[in-house]
Amino acid sequence: MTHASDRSPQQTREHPPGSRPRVLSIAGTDPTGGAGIQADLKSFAAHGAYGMAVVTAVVAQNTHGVRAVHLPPVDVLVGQLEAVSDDVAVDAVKIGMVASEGYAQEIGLWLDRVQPRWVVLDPVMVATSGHHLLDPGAERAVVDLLPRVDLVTPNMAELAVLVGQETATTWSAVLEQAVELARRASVVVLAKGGHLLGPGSPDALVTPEGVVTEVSAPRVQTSNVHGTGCSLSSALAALRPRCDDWESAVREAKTWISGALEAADALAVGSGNGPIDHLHAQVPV
Ligand SMILES: Nc1ncnc2c1ncn2[C@@H]1O[C@H](COP(=O)(O)OP(=O)(O)O)[C@@H](O)[C@H]1O
Ligand SMILES: Cc1ncc(COP(=O)(O)OP(=O)(O)O)c(N)n1
Repeated sequence: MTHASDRSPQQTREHPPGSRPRVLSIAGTDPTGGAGIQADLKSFAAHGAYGMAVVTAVVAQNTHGVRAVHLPPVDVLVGQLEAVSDDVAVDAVKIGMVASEGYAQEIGLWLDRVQPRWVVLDPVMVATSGHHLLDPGAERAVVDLLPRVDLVTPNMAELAVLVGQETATTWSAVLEQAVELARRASVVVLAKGGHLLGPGSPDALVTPEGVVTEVSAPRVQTSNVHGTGCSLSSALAALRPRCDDWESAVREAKTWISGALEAADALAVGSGNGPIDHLHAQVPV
């Protein structure tokens, strides 16, 4: 563990003009590179940010599902967080798989101390494969983090957990739950309709005052959707320092994720539900 006397002075807080936003992911791992920290770093790079990462959980998973989750001792998490913030001025943070109640508490204390300008929380609870990534105590602790975040990006199942209701089955019911969460937690919510059936893929930005801005795209016909939530929330953390508001960041990120989904089949990674192509806009296959 680092002691106060060992610490070098942190960089000045302001993100110097002409430099890349310094963006930190606090999340679990995916050794196949489709979700978690590995996806976050690709997403940061695709949006021109300087990416950093603190590991919450070492996850044995692939395109078929999660096999095992290993949680390092909580002081290992705190040590990583402090090593970054004692040195680097963090412009934006993306929080993914929080993994335990103790981790959520430490992440909350760290956010209070460091006060990053923008914090995006992807309240990862259940993988698309159906595997529960958090125990019930950790799910409650994620709710306690909400007052410290600027934007929360739940999928339909996660939104239902956060408002304590059943998972919505229609887009209008999703919007009602998002309005309720935004009001109750006083946070901006990006509700995602990726798991709806139908020709569209609607998302909606909802403010605590109840203003709803829908951002939709056509549904891409692919089963390679592993890591879409991780990649979208990281794109938002990377884009926000360069955008005027969340709406413009969401519009840009939504166009990007649609392109990444359209290019996903050509990646041919794994024999299950494969990853999206984070680099579709940069490097042709
Ligand atoms: N088949 C698809 N076509 C177009 N957009 C999609 C598709 N699946 C997911 N998305 C988009 O990907 C983003 C992540 O959403 P979602 O898959 O619901 O999150 P999560 O990965 O957290 O479950 C959202 O913008 C959603 O609308
Ligand atoms: C380590 C880790 N974090 C998050 C997820 C879930 O990622 P998500 O983007 O919601 O994509 P799916 O797995 O649901 O397709 C994960 N699998 N691993």
